[in-house]
Amino acid sequence: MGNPQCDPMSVAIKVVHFDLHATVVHPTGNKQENMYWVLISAFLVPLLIFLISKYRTFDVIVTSVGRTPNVHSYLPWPMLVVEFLWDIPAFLERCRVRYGPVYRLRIAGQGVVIVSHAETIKYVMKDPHKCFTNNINTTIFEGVGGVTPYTINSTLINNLLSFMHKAFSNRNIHLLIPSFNQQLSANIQSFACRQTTDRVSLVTFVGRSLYSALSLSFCGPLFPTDTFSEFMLVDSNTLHFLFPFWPSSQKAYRARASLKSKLGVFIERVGPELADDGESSYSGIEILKILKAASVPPSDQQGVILGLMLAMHAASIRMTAWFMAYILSDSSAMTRLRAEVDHAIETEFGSLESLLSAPSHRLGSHMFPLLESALKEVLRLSVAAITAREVNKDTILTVDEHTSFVIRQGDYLVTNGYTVNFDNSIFEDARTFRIDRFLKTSAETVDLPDPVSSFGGGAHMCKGQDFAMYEMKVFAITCLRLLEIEGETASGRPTVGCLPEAVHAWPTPVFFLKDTFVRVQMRDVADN
Ligand code: HEM
Repeated sequence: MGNPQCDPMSVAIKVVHFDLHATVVHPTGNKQENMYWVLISAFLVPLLIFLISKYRTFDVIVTSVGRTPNVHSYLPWPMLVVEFLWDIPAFLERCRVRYGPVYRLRIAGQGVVIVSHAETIKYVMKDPHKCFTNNINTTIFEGVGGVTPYTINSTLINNLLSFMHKAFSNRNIHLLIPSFNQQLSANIQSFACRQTTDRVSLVTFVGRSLYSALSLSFCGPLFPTDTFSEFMLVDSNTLHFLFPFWPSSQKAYRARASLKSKLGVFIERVGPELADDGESSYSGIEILKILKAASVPPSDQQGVILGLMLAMHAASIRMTAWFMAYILSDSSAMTRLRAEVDHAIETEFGSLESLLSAPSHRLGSHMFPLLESALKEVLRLSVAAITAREVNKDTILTVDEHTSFVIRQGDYLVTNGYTVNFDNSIFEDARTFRIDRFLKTSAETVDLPDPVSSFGGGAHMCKGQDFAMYEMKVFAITCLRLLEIEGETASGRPTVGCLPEAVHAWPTPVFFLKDTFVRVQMRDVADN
C-alpha cells in the first residue's frame, strides 16, 4: 500500500504545468519557432502522460480516479440516483465492466467511490492507516430513529455497540437462547395452526416469528410485540427518512410515531427496573440504563431503541426469508436439508426440544454441514454486502501491482461485495443456487474462496453476526422439522423452479425479497 500522505495527482499536474510553461516562455521570441514548440509540446505532453501512466502506478490515478460514469455528464444527478436505485446490482455491475474495480460517481452532490474487488474490500474493512470513519450509526439514529441531532455522541454510540457485541456474541448467547427458542418454536407452530389453507406472506411468517421471539428475549415480557407492522413499515421506508429529496410517506411517519409511542409506554413501565442496581437478565433493560445514565431524554431513548431494533431485526428477517425462498425454489435442496435435520434430531438429540436447549456450538457444521453450506450460499447470493465509510484523509487504494487509485478526503467509500460474489471467475456458475457449494467434501470445495463477508468487517463488523447465524439455523431447523411448507409467487404459481427475486430499489445490506407466499401445515413427525 502506498504512502497515504503522498499526493500523486498534484505531482502529475505539476509535471504537465512545468512543460507548458517552458513552451510559452521559450527565449528566442521567434513566432514560428514558438509555434513549433507549441506543436511539439501538444504531442509530447500527452505522450509523456501516457508513458508515465504506463510505468508509474500513481499516474494510473490520473486516468482512473475521479472518473464518474458517463451517465452523470449528460443526465442531471436525480436521474443518476433513480438509475442507481432502480436496480443497484445491475447499475454497479455496468459501471464495473466500464470503469474497472474502483470508480467514483457523484450522487446528490456527494462523491462516492465504489470498490468491487475482494482484496481491496478487505483492506478497506481492516483500515490499517485509519483513513475511514463510519458515521452511519449516527445517521440511522437521527435520520430513521428521529433522535434529536447531537443528543448522542460517539462515545455513547461506541458503548452501546460494544454492549450489543457482548450480548450477541457466542460467549453470551446462551443467556438469550432458551427464551428465544421457546418463543420462536411457539410462534412458528401458531402459523401452522392458523393457516391450514390460507397463504401468508413469507416475510410476515418469518418476520412475525423472529421479531417477537427476539424482542421478548432481549427486552423482557413487557416489550410491545404488537409493533411488528409498524416496525416493518419503518424498515421498508428507511430512504424516506434518510433522503430529504425522496417523496415523503405519511404512512411511514405515522408508523414511526406509533411505534415510538408504544416504546415510550414500555420505557415508562420498566422504569422501576432501571433504578435497580443489580444487573437485569434482559440486555434491553441494561441498554436503557446506559441511556438513562448518559441523561438521554426519554423521547430520544425511544429513537435509539428503534435504531438498535433495526440493526437486530431488519437484516436477519430479510436474510431468513431469502433462505426460505431459496429452499422453496429447489425441492431437492429442501428434501436433502430435511433429511439432514431429521437425521441429526433422531440420532444425536432425541427430539427437537432437546436440540433447542443444546448449547449453540452443537448446531455447528460438524452436525449440520449441508445447512451451514446452504446458509453461506444464500448469504453470498442475497446480500449486497454494502459497507459505507467516509474517507477522512486522502489515501491510495492498491488493487494490484499495476493499479492504484487516489481516494479523496470527504468522499464516501462503498464496498460492493455483491459484484464480487457474482463473479463467475471466482464462483463457478455464480448466479446459480447450489446448496452444497460450500460443503467441504472434496479438495475443490475446500479450496473455494470465501465470499465477501455479508457482515462487513474490521472495527464496525456486524455486532450480531454470531447470533444471526444461530437464529437462521434454528428457524430453518424448526420449520424443516415441524412443518410442511409450500411456496407460491404473487401470481399463485408454485415457487419450485422459480429463482427468488429482489426488489432492487433499496440500498441496504440485505436486499428486499419480492412478494412470496407460503402455506404451512404441521408435519407428521414424532415431535408433534
Ligand atoms: C443475517 C443477518 C445480518 C446481516 C446480514 C447483518 C449485516 C450487517 C452489516 C453488513 C453491517 C455493517 C458492517 C460494516 O459496516 O462493516 C452490520 C452492522 C451491524 N449489525 Fe448486523 N447483520 C445481521 C444481523 C444482525 C443482528 C441479529 C444484530 C443484533 C445485534 C446486528 C447488529 C448490528 C450492529 C449493532 C451493527 C453496527 C456495527 C457497528 O457499526 O459497529 N446485526 N450488520
